[in-house]
Amino acid sequence: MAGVTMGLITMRCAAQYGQDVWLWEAALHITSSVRKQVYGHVQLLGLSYFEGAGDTAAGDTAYRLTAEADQMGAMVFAFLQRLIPSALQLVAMLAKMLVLSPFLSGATLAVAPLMSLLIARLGDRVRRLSRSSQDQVAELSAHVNEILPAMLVVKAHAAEGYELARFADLADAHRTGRMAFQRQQALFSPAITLVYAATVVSLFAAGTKAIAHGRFSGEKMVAFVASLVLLIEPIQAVGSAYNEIKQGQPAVERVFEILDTPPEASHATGPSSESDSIPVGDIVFDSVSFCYRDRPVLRDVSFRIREGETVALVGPSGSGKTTLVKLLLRLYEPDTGSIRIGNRPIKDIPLRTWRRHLGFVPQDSVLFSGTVAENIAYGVAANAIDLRRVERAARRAHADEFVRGLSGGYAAVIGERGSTLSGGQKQRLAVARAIYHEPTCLILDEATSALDNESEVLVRDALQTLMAEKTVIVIAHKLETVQSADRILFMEQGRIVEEGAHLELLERGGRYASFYKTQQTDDRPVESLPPKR
Ligand SMILES: Nc1ncnc2c1ncn2[C@@H]1O[C@H](COP(=O)(O)OP(=O)(O)OP(=O)(O)O)[C@@H](O)[C@H]1O
Repeated sequence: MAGVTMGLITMRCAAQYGQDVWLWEAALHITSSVRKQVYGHVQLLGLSYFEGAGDTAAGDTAYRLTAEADQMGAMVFAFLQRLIPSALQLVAMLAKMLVLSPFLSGATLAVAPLMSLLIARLGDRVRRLSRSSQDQVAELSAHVNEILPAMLVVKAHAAEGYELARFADLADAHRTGRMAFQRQQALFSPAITLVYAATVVSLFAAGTKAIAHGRFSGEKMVAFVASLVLLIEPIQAVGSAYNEIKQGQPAVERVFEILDTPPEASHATGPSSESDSIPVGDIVFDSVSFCYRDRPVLRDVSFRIREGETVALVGPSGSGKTTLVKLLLRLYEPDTGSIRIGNRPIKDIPLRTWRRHLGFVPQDSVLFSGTVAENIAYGVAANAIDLRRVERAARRAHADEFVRGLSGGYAAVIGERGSTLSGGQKQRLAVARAIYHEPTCLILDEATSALDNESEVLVRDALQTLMAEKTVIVIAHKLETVQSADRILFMEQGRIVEEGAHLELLERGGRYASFYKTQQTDDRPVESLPPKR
């Protein structure tokens, strides 16, 4: 008997181990595939999602994809490992009790609706409170994600205390919310036990009465009560697994909310073919207007940029230059009017194909942690990087020399966001990255930040060479760039108010001329100068 008992226990333990491993594998598989699917969807979302405020902040999305996706896995595990077996056990025990005494079983089952109502009510409140607590953690995560990368500014303003106070407010709000949730959850088990105990005590009373009147045997009563006592474990387990699922439900909702956000219009029809013909020809804006929410930013903008031309967008800050470029990159769609490439509406060119033919250098040169080569050949898998092409792009961007000076050269690892490089070096790498894929059109948002003279000359030289080869659209903040452009589009309050070459516009003596004159008596970049009133 001892041997058989040990054998059975060993089998049970082995089965338990196998079950847990298998179920975790299933739960983690589900988590991982949902996580990948949701991240894939995040990649297709429009820029407005990322530029939106509040719950779409990067930190919040990161929290949904990490901690909350994990919580979803734990919930799946609780469902498979505890809820299903306990529910089955409950059904089996009830069947056994029905066989022993239909009458007493009926009396026991009479409390089932009350128990179900209790569990449902408590579960609902747990879900609601868990959701608000989850929102608060996400807010905390978004806040930390915003502040930590900006520690330079925090420290430079000696704002550590201020930041601590802001964080403490959020942390306290979360503690209060979480406490309300935990209080509700703590109620779960005692409430179920209380209803259950009341049932057992009433049955005892009814059972002893039935025995006294000879309607029921003592042995049967003992067997029935024993079954009843055995019910407590599965009831508790069903209750707590249900509770855990309700607790995890908001995490699932929050993760799936991302999937409910519609992707960029042009991605909605599915991925584009890589082999689509290279778009060539003039870039034409025809009466394009655009609003950010209700705020008009571009008004009836029309122009043509000929193939190979270098056009400078100049104008006061906030006049809509970057927005115009965002429309060309199709990060936003015009509200009215149309954009054509050659004679083809831009909407007819698959988004991926179109963007592959553009090289974009943003004002803040964003680099990623990884090697220099990976940054230049961004978007290409590490094992598919063409090093000769990387070097050629770096040479044209005047970055080759400093890269060779780094320990490791092109294999040198640069810190997160390129924190180990100078501003000028980052900019030259950003230019190299923009030209790695040999774009047909280069779009530059010229940096206004004061690069040291040497870096500025190098960056400008690099750009001059490229301007001679490609269609270049540059948001120009510096006079040198403005003068070397074939044509200038001068913008004010979302409109192109003047258009022409530098000298031509000076002769005309209009808006641009006064803008330029103020610049000559002042060293500030063009864009920061006020327009003539
Ligand atoms: N994502 C956005 N959501 C709402 N409004 C925005 C957004 N981006 C820009 N704006 C607003 O649109 C207007 C035009 O901004 P834009 O960045 O195009 O100007 P800009 O001419 O490039 O300015 P700068 O030279 O200072 O970069 C500004 O008033 C700005 O506040």
